[in-house]
Amino acid sequence: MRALIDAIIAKDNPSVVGLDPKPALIPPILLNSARTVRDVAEAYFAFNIAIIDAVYDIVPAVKPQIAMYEALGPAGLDVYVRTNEYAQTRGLYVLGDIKRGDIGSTAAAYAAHIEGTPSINGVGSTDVWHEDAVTVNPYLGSDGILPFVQAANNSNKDIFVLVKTSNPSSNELQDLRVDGFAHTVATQVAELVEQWGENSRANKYGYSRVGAVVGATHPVLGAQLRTLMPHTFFLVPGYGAQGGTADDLAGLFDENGLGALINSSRGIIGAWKHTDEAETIRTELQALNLVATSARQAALAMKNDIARVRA
Ligand SMILES: O=c1ccn([C@@H]2O[C@H](COP(=O)(O)O)[C@@H](O)[C@H]2O)c(=O)[nH]1
Repeated sequence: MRALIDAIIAKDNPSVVGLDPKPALIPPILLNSARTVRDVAEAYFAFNIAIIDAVYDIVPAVKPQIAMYEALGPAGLDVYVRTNEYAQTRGLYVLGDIKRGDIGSTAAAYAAHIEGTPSINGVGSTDVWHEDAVTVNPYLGSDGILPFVQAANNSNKDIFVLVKTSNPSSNELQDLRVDGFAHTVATQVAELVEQWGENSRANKYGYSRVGAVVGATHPVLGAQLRTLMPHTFFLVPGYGAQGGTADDLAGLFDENGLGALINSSRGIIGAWKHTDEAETIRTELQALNLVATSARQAALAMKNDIARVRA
């Protein structure tokens, strides 16, 4: 987690821009001439580049949501990878929201996302995905997670395990009482996350390579999880479009104002839609400029909003 925390401190900003493109978030003029799925994917790429160029000097990280790219098939995945690569060249930490999890042998294959492709016949391992961290799903238990932990240790990268998600029905499973009512499923996973990270805390910040996803939409539980997980950095979705506010974030930071990275996707990349100029776009260049200036403004507003509640 050291690279992420260094970047947060350097930019004095614990927020991440979610790169979740979809047709409804792209100015129509950028899609007008698209005739193939690849054309749509290339429009996503141009949109992403405009946003990255607009925010790279004020935010530490981006979080591309792979689902948006997978929806376009191979052309979309190609754009996912090129977006990641471009963001890294701009000095951004790339957190791939891929939410993988499976039995151990399959999880080991998914872990190539951060460890690189397998070496075969002298063909060395290659970092094809250009991610500095990925999100993982703990539903299968330790054998689904440990291959990712090992891959993170081997490659000096990070993972974020779903602990308490931001969506309304997260309570159906995550709030169930277990262990003689001493725990909920979420707090049980929280304990496991601390254990999974035990061997990777030896950095100046004391946070391990194993982070947790904790939704901004559960502020009371979020503050309890901060206490339960002192060595675990939080990725916090749910701010903005899902209703989470800065006040909901206060309990998620540690006493140094670190410990949490707050995500906003639609709130930043869709900010252009809420401007007066959105109605008057005439050219692709105008559209990309409006996307860029609105995203930057929204990212700065988010930074200032969070600064109010950061210790
Ligand atoms: O609990 C979770 C885990 C992941 N997400 C993802 O974060 C973004 C949120 O987008 P917004 O537009 O800011 O609502 C999206 O990629 C989700 O898949 C989450 O929301 N909650």
